[in-house]
Amino acid sequence: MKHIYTDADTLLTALADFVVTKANEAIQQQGRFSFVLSGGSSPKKLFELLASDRYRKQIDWTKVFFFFGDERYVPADHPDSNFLMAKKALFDALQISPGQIFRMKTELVPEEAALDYEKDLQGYFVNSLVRFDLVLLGLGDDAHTASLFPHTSVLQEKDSLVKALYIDKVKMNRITLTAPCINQAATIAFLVYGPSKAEAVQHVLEGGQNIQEYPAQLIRPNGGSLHWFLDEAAAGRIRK
Ligand SMILES: O=C(O)[C@H](O)[C@@H](O)[C@H](O)[C@H](O)COP(=O)(O)O
Repeated sequence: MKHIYTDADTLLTALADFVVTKANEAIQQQGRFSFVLSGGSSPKKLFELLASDRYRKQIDWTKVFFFFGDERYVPADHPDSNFLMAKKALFDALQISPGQIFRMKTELVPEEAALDYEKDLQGYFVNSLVRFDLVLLGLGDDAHTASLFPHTSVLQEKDSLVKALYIDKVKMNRITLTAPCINQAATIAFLVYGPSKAEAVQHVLEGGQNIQEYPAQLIRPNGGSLHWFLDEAAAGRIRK
């Protein structure tokens, strides 16, 4: 389902309302809400909005558990860290307790960090299906999502939930949820805005199937729902 808005601010408000709805549904039904955060720059304003006076009282944040779709293999206090961005924009403002945050531990060697995270997921879901309530994803202008980059081995992954790999394009190791893990989610929401993303959005949503070139095409929920939250600039090349 596509949700298209005139500008980024309207889009972010609509997505914040969507997060509130999903969080309160999950908390009412199961007493907690598992929320996977995307990285990069796009979600920062969303996190700040959720932590604002307008939204902070709309969710019982003590019942929200935070995960990451991917992480750059840098220390947790490095400016490129997705965890650090979320900590500054969301966790600190809402005084989220550390026990509610599942960080990808980049102090471990990459492969161990991936295995450690997979254990964390299986512990949270008590060894049943790892089925996040909401996964937030971004989209690169090369149509990658999380750290599922074009022409990388992780695109073929069928079994693992989390993988570590060196991404030549960005010259760094990344830890990422795999497509099978993401696709088990109850709800998946892409947040994409700005004209630089328009071509990638068109390829992913309307181009021929080419997962190696456009990895975000891998994201197809198994029984859950898929939502694209776009501004008109990012949606500029697709049929409305
Ligand atoms: O760690 C990351 O960089 C993200 O997880 C990545 O998948 C991001 O969502 C896209 O690259 C879009 O990034 P921007 O929002 O910065 O354009």
